[in-house]
Amino acid sequence: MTHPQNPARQLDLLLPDNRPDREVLEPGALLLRQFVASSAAIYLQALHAVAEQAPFRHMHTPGGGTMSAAMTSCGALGWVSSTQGYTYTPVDPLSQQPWPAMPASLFALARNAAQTAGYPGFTPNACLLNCYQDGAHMGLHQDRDEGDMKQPVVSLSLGRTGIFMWGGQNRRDRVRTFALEHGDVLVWGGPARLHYHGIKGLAPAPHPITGLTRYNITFRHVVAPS
Ligand SMILES: O=C(O)CCC(=O)C(=O)O
Ligand SMILES: [Fe+2]
Repeated sequence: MTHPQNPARQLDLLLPDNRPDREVLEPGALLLRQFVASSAAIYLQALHAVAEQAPFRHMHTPGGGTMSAAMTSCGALGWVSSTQGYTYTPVDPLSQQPWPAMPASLFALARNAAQTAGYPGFTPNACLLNCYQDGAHMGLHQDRDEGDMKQPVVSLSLGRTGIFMWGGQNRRDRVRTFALEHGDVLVWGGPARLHYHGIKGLAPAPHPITGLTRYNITFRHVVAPS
């Protein structure tokens, strides 16, 4: 089955669009193409509401650099990178206030996507919002700061297309790249939970709604560090 025609996508690729709606990357990892398609505006609105309270910022890294993607969070716990390392905190270090609550629309979407991918009962309490502009990327990494690997990671892409890298259990394993487009949701858990992944960069074409910006909203269940 093909998904609904998306003019931006057609222009992007200049190819007939015959990629599957659902693609198993490997056991535990499922790409749900155009999963939110028509409701994407709701999630963009939720994202902007969060960013009004907790603005996107470029965080420092333990290695002394700065992340090229700007980030913020909502939910009980937010992911924070600093020269001290990576951690989840209940308080936004910028404002010293709790992170904004996770909008119900986002929680429901994440739970629904997880269930669709075979992970019923997903209870995300940490939602990381990534904002990519020209030149931004995210190096190959594992999501392993959550303290509990039993629940999956759910990741929604909005706006400009990102070039996603999907590797294996080990950093040196073969890496595949593919496009993550507006409305796509990627879910990985179980045997794929600790697989390496990242964002190589952005596709050249602007998106009709977000222009040259790509957003990504990533949901996780975190067991707070004691
Ligand atoms: O932007 C993406 O699609 C990936 C984000 C990611 O891997 C992360 O936030 O840990
Ligand atoms: Fe990640």
